[in-house]
Amino acid sequence: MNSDTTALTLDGVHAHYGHREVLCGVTAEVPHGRLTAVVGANGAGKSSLLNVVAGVLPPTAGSCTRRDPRRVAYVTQQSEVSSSLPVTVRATVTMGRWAHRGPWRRLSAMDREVVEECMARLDITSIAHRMLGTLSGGQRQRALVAQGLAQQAGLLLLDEPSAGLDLHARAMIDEALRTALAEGTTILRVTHDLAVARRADHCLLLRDGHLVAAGPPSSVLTSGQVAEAWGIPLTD
Ligand SMILES: Nc1ncnc2c1ncn2[C@@H]1O[C@H](COP(=O)(O)OP(=O)(O)OP(=O)(O)O)[C@@H](O)[C@H]1O
Repeated sequence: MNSDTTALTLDGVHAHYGHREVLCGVTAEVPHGRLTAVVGANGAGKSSLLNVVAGVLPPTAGSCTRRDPRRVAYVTQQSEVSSSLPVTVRATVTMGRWAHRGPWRRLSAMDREVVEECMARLDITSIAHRMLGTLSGGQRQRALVAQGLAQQAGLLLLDEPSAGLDLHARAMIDEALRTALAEGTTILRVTHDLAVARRADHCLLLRDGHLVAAGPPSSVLTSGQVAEAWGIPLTD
């Protein structure tokens, strides 16, 4: 991968929560304008990796360098906080425009257009007036993904965006992400769904804080590497 096509470089990244080391010398490149899937077992360090890229978790050693000066949007795993916020779906998606305009500023016609477009892409226009806390988990998750898209970021980080969603909602998210890719967004997506990972352009496989493989899904998600990463012995 040459530097023109690299959106992000991790170089020997170590990260800790207190004394616990959660990333152990991760060196990887993320291709520009492509979908990179981050996979691995529970606790492998996937969310920690996204936190480092988002700047939420500073590396204790090594570096994380972005080549794209455009902003980063981060859709974290659905939290209880989001469900208790007294805001409507439309207001939630509109918050995605704050990155451009600052909070509480008047929205431009273009801001409103982006908000409506992102809600349409996630099929949540009909629930735009509903309070976030009154929605099902899947509806709320779609609102949060729409908020991420509304930021029109150069780099979109998604932590298990389709966890717990039905087939229709999953397909909608995949389609919305395809559109964002076509518009030049680089996407880093944590997923437990190996079918999703196999459809990605690039794949990072983590185990116990170590990057054990990186590259096209066909070379990363081999039965041997999947068995090893999840600690499942091969039977054949
Ligand atoms: N805030 C925190 N404080 C302390 N330890 C943490 C914290 N967040 C995560 N960890 C620990 O860091 C390690 C990596 O966690 P991380 O959330 O990055 O894994 P993950 O691969 O995203 O897991 P999952 O698939 O379960 O979401 C785990 O051992 C976890 O217990």
